[in-house]
Amino acid sequence: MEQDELLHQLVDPKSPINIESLLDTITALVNDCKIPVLMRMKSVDNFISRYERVVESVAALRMKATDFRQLKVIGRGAFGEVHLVRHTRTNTVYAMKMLNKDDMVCVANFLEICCMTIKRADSAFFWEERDIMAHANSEWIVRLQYAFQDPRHLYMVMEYMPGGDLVNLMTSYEVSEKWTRFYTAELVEALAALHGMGYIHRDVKPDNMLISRSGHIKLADFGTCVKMNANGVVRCSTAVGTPDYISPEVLRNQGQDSEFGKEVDWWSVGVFIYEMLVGETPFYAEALVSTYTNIMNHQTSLRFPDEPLISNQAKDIIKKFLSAAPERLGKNNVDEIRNHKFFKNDEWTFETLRDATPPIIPTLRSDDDTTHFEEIETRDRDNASDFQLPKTFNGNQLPFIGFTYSNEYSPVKKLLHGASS
Ligand SMILES: CN(C)[C@H]1CCc2nc(NC(=O)c3cccc([C@H]4CCCN4C(=O)Nc4cccc(C#N)c4)c3)sc2C1
Repeated sequence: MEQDELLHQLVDPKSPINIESLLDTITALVNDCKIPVLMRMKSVDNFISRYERVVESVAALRMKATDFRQLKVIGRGAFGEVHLVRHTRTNTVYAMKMLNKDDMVCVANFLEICCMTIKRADSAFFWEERDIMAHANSEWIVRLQYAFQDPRHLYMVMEYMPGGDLVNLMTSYEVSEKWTRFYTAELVEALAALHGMGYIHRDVKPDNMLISRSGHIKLADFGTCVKMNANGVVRCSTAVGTPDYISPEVLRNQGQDSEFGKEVDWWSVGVFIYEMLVGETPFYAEALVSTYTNIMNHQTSLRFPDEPLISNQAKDIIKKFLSAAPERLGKNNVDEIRNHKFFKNDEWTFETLRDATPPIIPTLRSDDDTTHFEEIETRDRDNASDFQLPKTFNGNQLPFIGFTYSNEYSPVKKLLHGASS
């Protein structure tokens, strides 16, 4: 019996000793020990001479960056880029996010040197993103097809969202209340799904809402997500999120340990509705510090311009989202949002939303059409030169063990599954 139990743990994607994690482990150990100064030790030298070739042959059999043809850079963030790629074996197009391991390790080391305790959430943001996209199984959340790594990068192979993000849509069209009602309803359902998984997003903004080929939207970019504790709150000091969308309670407690819940995401929905209807964010100011001041004094700083005309129900829901946390709309449950009169219309309900016809259905010439993405200049940042071997064992590869994931049965799992069934 124990033997069967062990086999199940080896093939279960959620088990810490699943096959992918074990292969990550031996690979990480060899890469972290393959340093001249360490190999002067007999035990290290023997270990490397026994396992170096094994790890090379395993790497040749596992998923790697060269299995994908790079087509175009479609996004860039602090620690990496997103490329449109085509999987050569299946000819399928994906969005592949590449994160630089050096950036993550040096941020972690830097924070440690400053004696700032590194909470898991700060230095391992990529785990939340990977886990959410891998296990969400929700039509509101971009799906992770594969995750893999090499000594320098983490790779997340995700479904391609050819409609681009809602920032691009807002700059290309005059958005009506009808459209705003539809996209806000979809955002509410996406956040309800994410909160239902126990996560708070903390950086809800139009850049993170992507349009699929059907025209419906999905949440993407979960780097700022954090898991709620048993009472649905998060204790976290680093204020994350983009200034314009950040809630007062996260702003107020910046630095000290503060507690806040999922209602911080509902605040950002209020900012989103305002921006779609007015064309700019409600607390925008030239200087960042003035934006913060406007957010802290939102009771008085929130203003509606005479143009464009905004309906009373739109003003009402915006005010109810842009209010102090204890009385914010959505604080008690999502239904108090769904029942707001702003969403009243004769075309869809929250139950039939997924079957409704979206305002814009992307016109695509091909499966790799990127017309809905801004041009991004390629940055040849990754030349081999700036990659120097560490001087001693830093365990630089250890934080990434277990990141590798496949959404389908890999041959290894199929083999083991056959044996254990
Ligand atoms: C606290 N600190 C240490 C951490 C806080 C959280 C965090 N997040 C980072 N994130 C990044 O470094 C990063 C890299 C590439 C793209 C993107 C997004 C921003 C631009 C587009 N994008 C994205 O994810 N696009 C995306 C995603 C899914 C599908 C499709 C498509 N089609 C496109 C983000 S670095 C970092 C540091």
